[in-house]
Amino acid sequence: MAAPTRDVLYYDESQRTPLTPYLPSQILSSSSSKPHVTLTFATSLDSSIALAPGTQTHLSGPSSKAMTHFLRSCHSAILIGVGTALADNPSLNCRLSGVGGYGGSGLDNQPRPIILDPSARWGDLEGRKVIQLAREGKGKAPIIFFRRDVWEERMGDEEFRERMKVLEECGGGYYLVAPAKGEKFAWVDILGGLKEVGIRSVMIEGGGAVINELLGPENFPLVDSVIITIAPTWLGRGGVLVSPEERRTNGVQVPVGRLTDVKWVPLGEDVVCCGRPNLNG
Ligand SMILES: NC(=O)C1=CN([C@@H]2O[C@H](COP(=O)(O)OP(=O)(O)OC[C@H]3O[C@@H](n4cnc5c(N)ncnc54)[C@H](OP(=O)(O)O)[C@@H]3O)[C@@H](O)[C@H]2O)C=CC1
Ligand SMILES: Nc1nc(O)c(N)c(N[C@@H]2O[C@H](COP(=O)(O)O)[C@@H](O)[C@H]2O)n1
Repeated sequence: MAAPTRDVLYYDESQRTPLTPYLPSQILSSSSSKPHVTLTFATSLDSSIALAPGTQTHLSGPSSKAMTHFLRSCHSAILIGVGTALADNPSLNCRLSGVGGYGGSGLDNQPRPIILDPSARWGDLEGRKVIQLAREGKGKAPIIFFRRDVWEERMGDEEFRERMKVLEECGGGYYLVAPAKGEKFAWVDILGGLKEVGIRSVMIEGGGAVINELLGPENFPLVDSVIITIAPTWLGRGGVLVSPEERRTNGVQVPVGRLTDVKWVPLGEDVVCCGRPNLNG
């Protein structure tokens, strides 16, 4: 068993209960075509998740940060877009006391990082925190979702093959998606791919592009739970906004989406909003 390290986080048992209804069930139906999807992020009062594109902004206070790590421990994967991977160089592990690498054994309750990187923009993997942590036994190595045609072309390049070797040597891997030319990956294909690689539940953390896609009418029904940390701050104009495409019914603008079964949980100076997509709203 590894000794606890300085960056270890604690999240009280009593604070876990209110979140339980929104978490993936331990007994997941194997017939489901997709994993349980929790959409979770931290926002300012003006719906901004970062001060500016390409930069990281710490919005969650200590209690809600620990809550996010509790959520990480409850999911088999964490998914982000390559914009977040490039901006934040995130760790994407769970640093909660008792989890594998932080007082627990092996990689128990560590989620698998998933990066959507269709055009292989993430670059050299040496120096990426997720890779370092996987080597140190403090997190799982990532699975990267590439476009099949990009991957096939890039495999002709020595530097890219080296990158794939680094990924595989630390326990990571890749998954290839083949959308129509110029199209993004369809979320049903992303979630189907996750299921194929053995992921039973995924928490989708961001960033802006990913969140706005999932809040759109086509994808919202794929989301099972939404858990949002709201920090008592305004970031101002020019930030990365959570604001999905507008929606019209018979030419009339209508709300894009709404939550149901809503619970507001105060955590330190933040408040956490939990809910499920209201598909009739
Ligand atoms: N406060 C919070 O909780 C969080 C804040 N953030 C912040 O968000 C910002 C990053 O957001 P953003 O720049 O919008 O980037 P994203 O992390 O949303 O990544 C966007 C990129 O991911 C790829 N991608 C997204 N959706 C798809 C899809 N359906 N199919 C294929 N590829 C897809 C695309 O890559 P390509 O362009 O190569 O096609 C796209 O440009 C950062 O500032 C970060 O700090 C991030 C997470 C949480
Ligand atoms: N919950 C939450 N609160 C914030 O204030 C944030 N900025 C984020 N960002 C997300 O967490 C990732 C960083 O995680 P590590 O601490 O490096 O493991 C970042 O990439 C975003 O996905 N989340």
